[in-house]
Amino acid sequence: MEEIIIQGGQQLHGTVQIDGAKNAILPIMAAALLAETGTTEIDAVPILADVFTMKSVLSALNAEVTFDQQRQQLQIDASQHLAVEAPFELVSKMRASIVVLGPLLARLGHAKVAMPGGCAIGSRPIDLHLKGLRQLGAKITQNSGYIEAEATKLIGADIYLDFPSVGATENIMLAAVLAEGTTFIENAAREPEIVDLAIMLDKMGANVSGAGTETIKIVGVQHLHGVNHQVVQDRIEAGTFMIAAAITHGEVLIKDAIAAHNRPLISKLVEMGVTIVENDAGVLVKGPAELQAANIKTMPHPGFPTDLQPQMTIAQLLATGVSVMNETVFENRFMHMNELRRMNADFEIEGNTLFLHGPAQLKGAQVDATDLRAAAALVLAGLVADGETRVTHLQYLDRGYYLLHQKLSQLGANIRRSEVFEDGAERPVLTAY
Ligand SMILES: CC(=O)N[C@H]1[C@@H](OP(=O)(O)OP(=O)(O)OC[C@H]2O[C@@H](n3ccc(=O)[nH]c3=O)[C@H](O)[C@@H]2O)O[C@H](CO)[C@@H](O)[C@@H]1O
Ligand SMILES: C=C(OP(=O)(O)O)C(=O)O
Repeated sequence: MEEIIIQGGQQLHGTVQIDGAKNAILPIMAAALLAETGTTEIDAVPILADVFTMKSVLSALNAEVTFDQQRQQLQIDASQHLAVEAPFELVSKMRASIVVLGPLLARLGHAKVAMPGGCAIGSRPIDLHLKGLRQLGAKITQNSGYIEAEATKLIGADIYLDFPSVGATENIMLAAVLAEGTTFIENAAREPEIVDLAIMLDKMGANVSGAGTETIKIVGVQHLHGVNHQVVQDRIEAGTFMIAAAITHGEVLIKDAIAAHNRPLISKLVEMGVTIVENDAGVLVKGPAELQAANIKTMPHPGFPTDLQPQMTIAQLLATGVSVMNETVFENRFMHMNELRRMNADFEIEGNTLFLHGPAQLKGAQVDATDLRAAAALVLAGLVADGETRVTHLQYLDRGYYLLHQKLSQLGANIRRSEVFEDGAERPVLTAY
């Protein structure tokens, strides 16, 4: 079994380089299916399990995909005849594969995609994706675990989302770019990854405006072509390192970090006593001698991101006083807390609200990751705990962080990733793939 093993207590110092965003590359790979001519070349591709899963989904759909890991570059040629069906074995591995529904429907007039299951952090229905595609004229049926969408022609529509769902906004954008006429998505998601997708689509020949605001306008075009695109930096990975610097009393430059993408996190860290310097090189984070308690509520962007909630609870646990964390986006995203209790954390959960009593003196323990950001939170806890922490179930971590342990080690953490055998012997793991 692979484990990340940490001896807590080291301050982090230095500069860290952040990879391209997982939540941007996945819809961008789906967008490449829309290019009837040319090859799509994507740079700054993060080397993540989810990228390999999406690569398999695109290959199953007959696109030609090559991934040069050395150069972190993907080449996708979708000019040939595509298949309509994204199989269950792949879709069930990763919810985000549902975003191939929109482009397949737009390109082929027919798509069959396995229904993504619920997952640990919440039930995650896709009703808003389907409602939007229906409004564009698709006939949608659900049979034997598959969603089938058909349309002889998609027609632009005014679509209001009950909630600014990231995936629904993306799926609708990816279908509406080839629809006849104009589509407005109101109460659209405003995340930076939506903006990155719109930039990519416009380069492909689409006409998308308003991404990053609550109304996105899409004027349909007849044809899209392959382009070159560089994926935006991962604000969640950047934020994870900002928290790591803050809790270890460290001083870390998050190279080229886009402060505007992490405004809600930066503002909370400042409230907790962290010094933040924004300059041309990126964002410099200096942890204080003592963190102060702060109350946080997760919200769709530009609110505090749910994907930084588990990591931020570590800073709250270490802060002096009682901090509150209110999770409003997913209904089951406090699973890391049970593991933290074994590390001496003091807290209560009431519904979707967490009360954290600090400052905690965390103690090293063996802890199991339950999902991607829980894994990151447990690694952060290990950095500040007394003694040794061992984090297992690293397949979750590999969905969203490439070589987190190596980056932390370069900043001075005492951390390693090893395959640990039954007799306790260890073999170092240098790369995840
Ligand atoms: C690959 C990717 O980009 N993943 C991100 C994306 O997920 P994802 O796109 O799945 O997240 P959504 O914004 O769609 O979901 C947010 C909330 O809306 C609900 N909902 C969503 C769609 C729908 O049709 N009906 C519905 O009720 C969900 O159950 C959830 O409670 O945004 C989330 C919220 O910022 C992030 O945590 C994920 O990291
Ligand atoms: C919840 C997340 O991702 P996904 O939507 O891919 O499960 C995440 O990145 O924290």
